[in-house]
Amino acid sequence: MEVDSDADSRFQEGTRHFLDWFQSLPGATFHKDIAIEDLRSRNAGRGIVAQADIAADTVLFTIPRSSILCAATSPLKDKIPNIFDLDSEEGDDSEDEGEGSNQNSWTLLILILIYEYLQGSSSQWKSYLDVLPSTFNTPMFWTPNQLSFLQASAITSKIGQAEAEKMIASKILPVIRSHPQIFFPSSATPLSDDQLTQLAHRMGSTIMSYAFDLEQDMEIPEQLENDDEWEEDREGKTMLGMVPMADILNADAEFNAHINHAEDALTAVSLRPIRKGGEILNFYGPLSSAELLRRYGYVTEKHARWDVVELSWSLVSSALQPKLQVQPEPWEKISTLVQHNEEFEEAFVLERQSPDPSSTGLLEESASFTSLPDELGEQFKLCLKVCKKVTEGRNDIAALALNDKDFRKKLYLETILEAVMQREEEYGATLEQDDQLLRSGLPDEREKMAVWVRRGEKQILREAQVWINTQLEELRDRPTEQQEDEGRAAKRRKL
Ligand SMILES: C[S@@+](CC[C@H](N)C(=O)[O-])C[C@H]1O[C@@H](n2cnc3c(N)ncnc32)[C@H](O)[C@@H]1O
Repeated sequence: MEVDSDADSRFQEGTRHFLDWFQSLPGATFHKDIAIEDLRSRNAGRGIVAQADIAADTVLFTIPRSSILCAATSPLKDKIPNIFDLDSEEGDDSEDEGEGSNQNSWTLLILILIYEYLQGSSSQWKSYLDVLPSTFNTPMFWTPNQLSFLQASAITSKIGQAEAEKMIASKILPVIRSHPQIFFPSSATPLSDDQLTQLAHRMGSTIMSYAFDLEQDMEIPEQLENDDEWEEDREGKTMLGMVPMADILNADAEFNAHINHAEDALTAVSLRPIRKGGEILNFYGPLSSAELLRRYGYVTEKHARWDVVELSWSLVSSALQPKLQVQPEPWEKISTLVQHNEEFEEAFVLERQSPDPSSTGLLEESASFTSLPDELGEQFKLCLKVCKKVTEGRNDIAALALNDKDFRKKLYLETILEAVMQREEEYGATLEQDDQLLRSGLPDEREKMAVWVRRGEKQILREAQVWINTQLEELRDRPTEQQEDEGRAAKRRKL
């Protein structure tokens, strides 16, 4: 108990120091009617809550650009200037020694954060660093048992643990090891490679869930205003940065505040009236539950409208083969030829049509499943063509499908329906079982989030099945091409 209350008072003290530090920054403002609150009871860490009714378009707080921790403000720039010369594309983690530093904006910010962290109380950002997290709920930190709760969700292949280890070993450790006197002040004990790797993981995860893309708002010279190349160049220069206070805002799919990027400062502004006691919420983008979990380590009900599920081509192909009545050997050849097509896709994303939130942060239109991906239809048609070719035109079903639009559509819908049902089987638990689990209340928060993610994916599969069945019914009720021709002929005879 005593330990808990100690941790509690450290938490509150951290908040107080951070707010004092923030308010002392030249140019910073913090509205009198908002406060940083402890929202740990609902697993939301710190958040900002209105203490009185707030009108729309109110500036909630102002963050001077000079207080943002990024490549432009880091003292490391004077100490190791060459690492600031970014040579890679965003997200490129190749190890090629290019002309630049071999860093990208992501790895550079990790180095910047590690440097500040190791400076301890001499860091200008100490009070801010103290309120950043040291543990995370993102799947990167889950146990194998917790991960198993995600079942067949495609998120399991996107966690990126191995890639992160490789990036840290090739881009982070070498820089720190070559400049020990810069990273480790004389008062500090140097860290082992293992400890540094842990620290880099921590900073990488912090960036993933806290950093902002900083629009640079550079003046565009008039003569270049309509020049696409200049635009691209400018986009390439987006800088990642840690923005104190803006990152204390939690977020949801319905939100009431927005961060505006101006030349000297960033401002948080209310998008609509906020009632006393209401949490001030930002928006992280139209992310699926799986993506929200992967990047931020939480899920919300409202984000489920953007849930997606991946359908592999191999499931579609397995459902199609018996329908086309092709033997395994020629089918192997057909599959290889399809895969050699330069636009071949291994998997397709099934999703709802889900309109964005309104300009005031409200979800005004519902989301619904209205179509299969066009690329899936294209690849299906290509497969029929290849089948016809490989079987030298002797495959009557493929030939008929290629010539008769309705027949092809029916074959397509029936094949995808089967593949979608197979996809659902891959999860190992049904949607109803997931609902039951969620209702009964899982004790482990991570397991609960995993069930929420996989349940959302199954829900899309169910909606896809309903939509496909409706399409098939419409097709059955519609006159065939032949009936339409006969109808037209009869009309002509009548005339
Ligand atoms: C930018 S921070 C927001 C501030 C954070 N709550 C804190 O205490 O530092 C993003 C993190 O906050 C948490 N978070 C944000 N929005 C949330 C929400 N609606 N519900 C629960 N947690 C949320 C997640 O852990 C996420 O990774």
